[in-house]
Amino acid sequence: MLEVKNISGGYDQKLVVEDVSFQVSKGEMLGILGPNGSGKSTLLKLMSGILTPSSGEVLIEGKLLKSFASKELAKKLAVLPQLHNQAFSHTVRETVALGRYPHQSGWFSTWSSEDEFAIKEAMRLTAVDKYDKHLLELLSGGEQQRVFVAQALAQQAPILLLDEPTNHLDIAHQKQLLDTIKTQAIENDITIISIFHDINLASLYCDRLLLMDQGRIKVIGEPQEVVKKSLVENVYEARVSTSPHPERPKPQITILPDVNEKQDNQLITSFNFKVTGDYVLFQAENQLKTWSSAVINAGSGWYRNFVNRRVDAQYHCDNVQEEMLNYLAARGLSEADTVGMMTAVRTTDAVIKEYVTPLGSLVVMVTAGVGNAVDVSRAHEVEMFPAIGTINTWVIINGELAEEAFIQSVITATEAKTKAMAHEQVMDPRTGTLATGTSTDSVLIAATQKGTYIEYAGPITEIGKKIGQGVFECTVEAIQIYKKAKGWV
Ligand SMILES: Nc1ncnc2c1ncn2[C@@H]1O[C@H](COP(=O)(O)OP(=O)(O)OP(=O)(O)O)[C@@H](O)[C@H]1O
Repeated sequence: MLEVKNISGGYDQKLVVEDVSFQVSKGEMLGILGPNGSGKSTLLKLMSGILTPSSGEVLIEGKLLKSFASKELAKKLAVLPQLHNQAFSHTVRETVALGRYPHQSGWFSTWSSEDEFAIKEAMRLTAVDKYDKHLLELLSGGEQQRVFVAQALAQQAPILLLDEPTNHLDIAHQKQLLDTIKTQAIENDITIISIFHDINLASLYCDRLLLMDQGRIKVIGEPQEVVKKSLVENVYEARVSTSPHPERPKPQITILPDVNEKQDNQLITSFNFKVTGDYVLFQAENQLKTWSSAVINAGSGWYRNFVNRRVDAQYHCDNVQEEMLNYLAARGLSEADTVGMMTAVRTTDAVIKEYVTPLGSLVVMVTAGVGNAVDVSRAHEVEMFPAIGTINTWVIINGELAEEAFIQSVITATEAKTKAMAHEQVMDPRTGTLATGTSTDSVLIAATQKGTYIEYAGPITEIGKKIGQGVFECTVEAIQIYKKAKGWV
């Protein structure tokens, strides 16, 4: 559909774009990324014919760009330039109508119902129809941007070249505009080539990305091939980390600042815990990076309060989340800062111990009720009813854990818990076999993310050894306390 072959070009004698080649298919959305001054806008100008290349060529549907008459080219290619401050004296509708220029013919152009429809539709899609009689210069930067996108859409060209279309737009309008543009690609087979400064938006919406570096292509490929930590850090010279988008297979980046917030040398100890008949409460001065399967704020996040709340054995509630949030709020614990879980075990029976490793210390907290013990390998054979009895395990580490270390901490803690069950000969009453846990166990791993960097947390590592020892010892002790309280021993 559109082919760029070994194109080079720039201004005066200076080459700004050098030897760039790529193809874009019909209906494809290609994002152009790159640092300031890397040649993105110049490349777009070379592709639209605004600049003449010093070598190489651009082909549209196999035909050389330079062989198109200007009106014919405008029927093939609509361009949204970077927005500049300039004096406008048109209304919104008149500005959008300029997009119909290539469809007018002869000395006395006639305005057709097709023109009328194209303008109306473009204004509707970009949500500027309500401003149709307003003067352009009286609109905000973001509103003006949407008017120019409407003008490009009204042109009804099969190829759209966009230079930062989301510039000046708030997030709702960024989403609305990119949804609209993407819909044009999917439903009307429009080919879209767009410059982006926002790597995350480009990754989310584009089929492929082209990363420019000093006038050349550094890489071109699907978002997961381009939005890589090493590539982005190398080209943009900024520290970033990448993470998956929650709904789409499109990697996202986060900037990693080099400036520290303030001095923060908090050391987590058992003094951070407060135990009452109502709850086990852990509180830290600063937020810890946390992974958990709690009722409130499960998954990963940064929190400074952890609550293991005691509930009655008959506790039942239709909306557990809401009830738990009310409980926390009544105790001055904000949802934004707190991980909350529940147990029917006496919270005063919680076992809390500190462990020291050469890499940094950790604190383990366990509450264990095993009236609902289950052999996980046989659970599929038996009928299970909701029952009370849960083991809640917290491991709080002074150190900086890598993502894999968080996951390995969960594995290590779970293995240690299962070993403790075996040690205490806790049986699954339905199968008569050794239980591995209960049906509603919860785990929380948290780390200060300061101090020693801890890449792994399996039992081959110092930290893994202490998690194994700590969770085993605390769980054994908690089970023994539980058995005594129940009069089993
Ligand atoms: N009209 C011009 N005349 C001379 N040099 C120019 C002109 N426009 C751009 N340049 C130079 O060309 C280089 C690349 O500019 P270009 O606008 O293509 O980069 P870009 O990647 O789009 O940058 P940005 O992200 O800042 O918009 C820059 O060094 C710039 O100074």
